[in-house]
Amino acid sequence: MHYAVTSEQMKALDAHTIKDMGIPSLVLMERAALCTVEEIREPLFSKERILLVCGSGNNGADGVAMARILHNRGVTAEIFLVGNKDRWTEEMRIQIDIAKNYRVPFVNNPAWDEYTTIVDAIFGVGLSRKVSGRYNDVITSINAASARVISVDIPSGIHGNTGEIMGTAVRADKTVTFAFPKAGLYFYPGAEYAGELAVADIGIQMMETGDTRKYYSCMDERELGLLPKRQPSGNKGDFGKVLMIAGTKGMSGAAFLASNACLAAGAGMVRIHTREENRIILQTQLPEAMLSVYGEEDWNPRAVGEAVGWADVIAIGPGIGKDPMLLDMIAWILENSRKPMVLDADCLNLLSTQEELLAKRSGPCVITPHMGEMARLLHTTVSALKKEFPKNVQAYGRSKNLVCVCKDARTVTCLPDGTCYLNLTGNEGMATAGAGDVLTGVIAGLLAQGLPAEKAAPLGVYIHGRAGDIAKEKLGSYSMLARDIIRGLAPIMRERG
Ligand SMILES: NC(=O)C1=CN([C@@H]2O[C@H](COP(=O)(O)OP(=O)(O)OC[C@H]3O[C@@H](n4cnc5c(N)ncnc54)[C@H](O)[C@@H]3O)[C@@H](O)[C@H]2O)[C@@H](O)CC1
Ligand SMILES: Nc1ncnc2c1ncn2[C@@H]1O[C@H](COP(=O)(O)OP(=O)(O)O)[C@@H](O)[C@H]1O
Ligand SMILES: [K+]
Repeated sequence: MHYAVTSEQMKALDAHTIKDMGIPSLVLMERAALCTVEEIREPLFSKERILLVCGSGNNGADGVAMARILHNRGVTAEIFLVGNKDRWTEEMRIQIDIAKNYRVPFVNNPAWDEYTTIVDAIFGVGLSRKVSGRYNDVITSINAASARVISVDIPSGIHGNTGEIMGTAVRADKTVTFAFPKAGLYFYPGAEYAGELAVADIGIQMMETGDTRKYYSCMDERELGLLPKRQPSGNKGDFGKVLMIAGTKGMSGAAFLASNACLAAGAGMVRIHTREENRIILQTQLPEAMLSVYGEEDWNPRAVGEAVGWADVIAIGPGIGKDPMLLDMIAWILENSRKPMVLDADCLNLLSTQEELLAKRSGPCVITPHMGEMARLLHTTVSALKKEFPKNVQAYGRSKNLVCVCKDARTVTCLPDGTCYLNLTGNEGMATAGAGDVLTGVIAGLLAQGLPAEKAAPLGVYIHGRAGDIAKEKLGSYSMLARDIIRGLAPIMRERG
């Protein structure tokens, strides 16, 4: 696991290191400059002729320090100052004086195409408004130049918290970020603009007394260790029984994918509760699953009660449809069962019309809305959701005391205590019908094996994305299907040993 931070959090960590720990700002800057210079190397970058484009803040000061280090190593490195002299920070003033002492060359009108590498040191985490005027022109010239581009800390013009383009932004081949990845380097489009990402340790640590819950938590392969070890003596009952309420008429595929994924994620048993029209299809497609059905007229409380009683975990939603009678069934289950639940898709759309029902449950609960479903739950639009993202998702998870997995190209998982996981696995090939059903199955499968909702949800998202990455490697992002994501689960989960 590692943490990603916002610009404000990074500034607080910088200030803490300088003021409380006593490492002078210029020492941090020298380390930042040295680390970034080391990243300018073949095969991506040539040191034949380098232009350092520097703003007036400390990001610009990093660039000036880099120019001096490169110049002193015999590299042709020229400084182009874009910032206003009146706005120079104290560090910038000092770096300019030092650079002048070493006779580092300055240029006023760079011939953009004569450089092999351009260092983008215009704005870092201090970007505070939309880029315009002269800055806009300079960024356009950088993007049009034939040189390779390396960005210092973050591509100039990318918002450090959201990854959005603030008017214009530098498209980098590589970004060297200091101490911790900024969230804007992980969210799109920032992630794309950053190019290859390197994180440089410049001597800034997380505050020892600080509460890490305020940072984004990012899982990596080490978290596969959270998967419960499969006991050699175990029987299928030990690995959990999942009731999968899924699939209306004509939507058996969602029930199939979610149930198949659930078994492939290690659940001991799955029982699909579905519309009677799906009986033969599902029993043929997935003989490993048990099956019970309901008809058009009404749901049967006795049959559902029996199935709920049998299960250790209940998943509701994939392909279930929006028939209002289902809302009664869902309400009954929420009120009468304390078992861990995963609620997805149309189950969430139905609940968005009667939200008080969510408050009636008392057991652990994971919801897995995509951005559209999340917006519906919040009674807002997707664009309004994005503006306050992920604060609004965190607030929802807290207020409803549930784990909220908000699915997107970068899925976030917010826990009731406010912890926010940002997932870095997965790819554009997963934008294919049924990929979300697979995720529901994976999370239910992990819950069934005894993982608490707070771990099963972020780990399920991480594993699902890695499985998608395997599918893309094999089949490419155009042709991979949701079922290929299920096939990708085995190699990932096998890593746990
Ligand atoms: N000691 C420290 O604090 C360290 C800072 N470091 C560097 O310092 C950077 C942060 O420095 P600063 O806080 O000085 O901020 P920046 O250098 O990122 O930018 C702030 C400057 O740009 C101006 N500005 C912001 N948005 C603008 C816009 N849209 N149009 C025109 N001007 C705009 C601000 O008025 C200010 O002058 C980091 O990203 C990192 O590169 C590193 O050297 C590590 C140590
Ligand atoms: N560009 C992408 N990068 C990474 N993951 C993606 C991308 N597009 C979609 N996904 C993932 O694929 C899944 C799609 O789920 P969903 O939108 O519910 O689709 P469906 O309803 O068709 O199953 C989510 O887990 C989402 O995070
Ligand atoms: K920059």
